[in-house]
Amino acid sequence: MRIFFLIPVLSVMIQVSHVTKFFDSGATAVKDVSFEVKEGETLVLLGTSGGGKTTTLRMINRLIEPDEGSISIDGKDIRQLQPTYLRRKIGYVLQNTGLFPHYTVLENIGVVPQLLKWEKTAIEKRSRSLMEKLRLSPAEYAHVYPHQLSGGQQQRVGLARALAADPPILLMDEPFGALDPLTRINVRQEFRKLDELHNKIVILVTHDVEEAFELGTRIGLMNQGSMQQLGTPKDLLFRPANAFVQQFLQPKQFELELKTLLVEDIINWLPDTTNGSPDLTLEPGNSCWEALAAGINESVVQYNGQQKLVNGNTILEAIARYKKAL
Ligand SMILES: Nc1ncnc2c1ncn2[C@@H]1O[C@H](COP(=O)(O)OP(=O)(O)OP(=O)(O)O)[C@@H](O)[C@H]1O
Repeated sequence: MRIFFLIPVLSVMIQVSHVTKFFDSGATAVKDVSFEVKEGETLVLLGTSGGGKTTTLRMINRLIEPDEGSISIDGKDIRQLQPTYLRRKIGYVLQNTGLFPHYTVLENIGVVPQLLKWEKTAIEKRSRSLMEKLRLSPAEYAHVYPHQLSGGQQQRVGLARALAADPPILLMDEPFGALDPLTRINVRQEFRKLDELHNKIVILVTHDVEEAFELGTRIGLMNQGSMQQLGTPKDLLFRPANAFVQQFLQPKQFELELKTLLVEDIINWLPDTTNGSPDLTLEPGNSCWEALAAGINESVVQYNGQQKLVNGNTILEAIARYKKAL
């Protein structure tokens, strides 16, 4: 008789439980913060300056120790874990990249695999492959030094370095903060498309609201050390937990609603039409923002055999009715 064992598929998880951090200055940087993040999620920590985002992030890789509460990875308290284990598990990207100025690009990317004692040829192969994925030609840039790169290129090297040992967790502190607005948008879009990030846990700190809504599967909004709300972008926009959340988002509320809501979210409130042929560039999975850009005149979108009329007026009316129905 054969006995089959069911081997559970273990997914990576971070649990932050009732964590508090005081500093000597008297500031309570983080007050009783708890959350969980699972494999495949991008949690964005958003908020005002001094809100406790960086301190929270740095407690996860033990650069800062909490005074109260605990943090665990895959059910193991991080205080019990060896530094090499944490290094293998967690990649860290900083705003100013933290690249070593006297190391070439290739050497910078290979730092962690080298600490983990990978074979030299494996390190080089992995580093070159990451450079290609991040659109940095190895032929051109492998042997140059960080100061010979633009800010956007340095940021890509910083990201490649954090990804080199393929850690399941990526912590990012204002990773796009030092870039000019246009480069920032481009690097951010490339970041979203990176297949290397699938199935990882990403925790990203920013005070850029748009960035948070673009990248976060969930957003944790912090103020003065406290988590004001942790939820999906839709939760924060349409079910704000308190007046702070509402006021924080208010200046961008309209734009964020258009970018967060997909055409399929409001499909029931869009009018049917029999006129016109479907706009091939517009899909139900496009955001309302994209639909507005596409449908400045009029577009027809097909959904479950129905044809819906999409233009500025129909979108705005449908959003208003969507919000009423919540
Ligand atoms: N090493 C430290 N020593 C003393 N106080 C600190 C230290 N690090 C942070 N703080 C204080 O803790 C609070 C939270 O800081 P933290 O850097 O976590 O905030 P933040 O939300 O990341 O802010 P920012 O967006 O400005 O980077 C602030 O009041 C800050 O002054």
